[in-house]
Amino acid sequence: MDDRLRQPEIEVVGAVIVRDGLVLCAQRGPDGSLSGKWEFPGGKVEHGESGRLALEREIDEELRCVVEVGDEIATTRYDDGRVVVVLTTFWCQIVSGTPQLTEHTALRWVAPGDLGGLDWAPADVPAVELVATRLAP
Ligand SMILES: Nc1nc2c([nH]c(=O)n2[C@H]2C[C@H](O)[C@@H](COP(=O)(O)OP(=O)(O)OP(=O)(O)O)O2)c(=O)[nH]1
Repeated sequence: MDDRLRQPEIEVVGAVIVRDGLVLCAQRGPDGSLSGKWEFPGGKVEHGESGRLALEREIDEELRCVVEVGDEIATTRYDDGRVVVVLTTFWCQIVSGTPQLTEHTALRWVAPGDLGGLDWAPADVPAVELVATRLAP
């Protein structure tokens, strides 16, 4: 396809933080895009940054925690008609700190079987299904 016709892409990383079998889910704040939708904490990868480093930085900024970033879960693409969200998710573990609310409206630890009950950002739906399947007992 002609590059000029292609939708701009944003590269986003999301942390799937698991503790005691529960997954940390974050609800986007009232301002900005996708307000009220649920997402994995994380954010946009900056120019020249690796996905893993971006995730460590975003989690530090957003949740005031240090995470160890493990294996990649998936990279999925979602075209919202304006941009293509390229979302890469990673298994993560908190190594220090307790998640704090800074930008989000709510944080919730959710059982794998209940993940599908949240109103997720559309780009996250394939990753949510994968996580629920992989963590199913
Ligand atoms: N952090 C995060 N962002 C996600 C997910 N799914 C998804 O579509 N996004 C989108 C929302 C945002 O447009 C973008 C992440 O941007 P960000 O968190 O760094 O910054 P932001 O809220 O200021 O973004 P924006 O309002 O300018 O779009 O990716 C997800 O699971 N986690």
